[in-house]
Amino acid sequence: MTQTMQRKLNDSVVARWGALILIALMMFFAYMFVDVISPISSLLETQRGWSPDVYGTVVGSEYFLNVFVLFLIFAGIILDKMGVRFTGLLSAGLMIIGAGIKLYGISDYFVGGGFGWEFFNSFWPSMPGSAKVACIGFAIFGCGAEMAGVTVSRAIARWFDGKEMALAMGVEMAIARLGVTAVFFLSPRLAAIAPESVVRPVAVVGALLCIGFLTFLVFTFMDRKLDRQMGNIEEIEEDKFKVKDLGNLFGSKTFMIVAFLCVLYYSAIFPFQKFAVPMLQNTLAISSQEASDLFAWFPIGAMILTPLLGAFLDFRGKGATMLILGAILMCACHLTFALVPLTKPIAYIAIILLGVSFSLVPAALWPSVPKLVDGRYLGSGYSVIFWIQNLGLWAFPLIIGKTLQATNPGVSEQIQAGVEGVTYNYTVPMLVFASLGVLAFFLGIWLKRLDTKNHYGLELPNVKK
Ligand SMILES: C[C@H](N)C(=O)N[C@@H](CCCCN)C(=O)O
Repeated sequence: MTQTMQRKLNDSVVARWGALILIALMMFFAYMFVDVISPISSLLETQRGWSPDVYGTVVGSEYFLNVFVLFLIFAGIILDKMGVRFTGLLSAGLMIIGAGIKLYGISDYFVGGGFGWEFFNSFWPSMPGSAKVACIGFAIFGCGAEMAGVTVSRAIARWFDGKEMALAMGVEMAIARLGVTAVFFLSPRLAAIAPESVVRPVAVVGALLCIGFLTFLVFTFMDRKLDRQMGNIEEIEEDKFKVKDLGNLFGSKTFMIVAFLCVLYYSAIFPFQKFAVPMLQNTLAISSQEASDLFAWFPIGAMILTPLLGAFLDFRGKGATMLILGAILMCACHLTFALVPLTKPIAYIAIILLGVSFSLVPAALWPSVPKLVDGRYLGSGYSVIFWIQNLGLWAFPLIIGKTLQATNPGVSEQIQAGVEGVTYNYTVPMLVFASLGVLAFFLGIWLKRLDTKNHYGLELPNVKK
């Protein structure tokens, strides 16, 4: 390897943080779209006939192609072979196409008997045609969103190698959380403008995805320049990804523990995010807007703390310990929702503490991956973790939707028939989420033990002095 003293673009603080903001903006809009219907699920039940079971199927569909068509695995291979610029633009394009199809599915034109309505209502009668088309759109969107997540992590790992990498990943996630906060605030308000409609929020946030495409396009010019500079000092041939590297990933015990910890933890977070507003609405007997505003504190907490904890990891380390603490907190919060008679102050405290947990785990987990995986196939490393994680993100909305319906017989039928004052009881679904925290905690302990024994450096700082 030929070493030169050439100063690269990512050696400039302004350039590397500028690049980070550009790619994070794409994720900001992506995360807005991911949760655009979460605060309006009750309205979808009355306007489109989506029971909790149907709603769970739609929100889980985001991950269907990633998991069952192995799209995420291909995404990692595409990323390692084609690079971040091509893969990022492809992801942004897929997100826009998927969002357009989802919008069509719930549109008044389609449900009023538009093109395809008859066909999509001719099979699987328990699933409305609008939900089926929304599933197709959301599954395509999900391919783009998850591929973008992997691409962004890969890009940050390269731009911030040996620098403030965990802080940068923390800032990127904080910007994504800001997107979630914004959509929990915006979506119910957009829907409430007369005439009340579930279509408006999806249309507005879908259009915002185009801005994300443009910001990533600008980033590609910067990345091309960095690539040219790095080409001078790196052995390109050495960097080629080989399919057998996937075997190394699946064969690594530590890597698989991280992947399983990830699926257990995130399955109790993102699927919960889809059910949190109706859970708070039903349990506290408040409006969906009030519940949505309360829940918005969850991503706000995570947004403030994730970069700070990222910086802590950069300079102090303690990654494995942070994962364990995050799992304990998550479990305690879900048990509170399940078992403690809920009042607004208790709900606020639990939501904020859940936000703290959601800072500890992501801030520690993602920057730890480059410590376990060779940079040559880091893209595939992130993809495999995302793939395993997506299995949980697909399954748990379904499991929770079905559990909710099964433990509340007849409630959905009464709500759709317009009966007033009927509510769901969320105890069992919340216990399911809490149990995932217990398992994640034990995996965290195991990971820390292995780290002590094998010296992976998970407890060590990232910044090299
Ligand atoms: C849902 C997605 N697969 C995911 O895991 N997102 C993480 C962040 C991933 C790494 C950042 N580019 C999250 O905490 O949002």
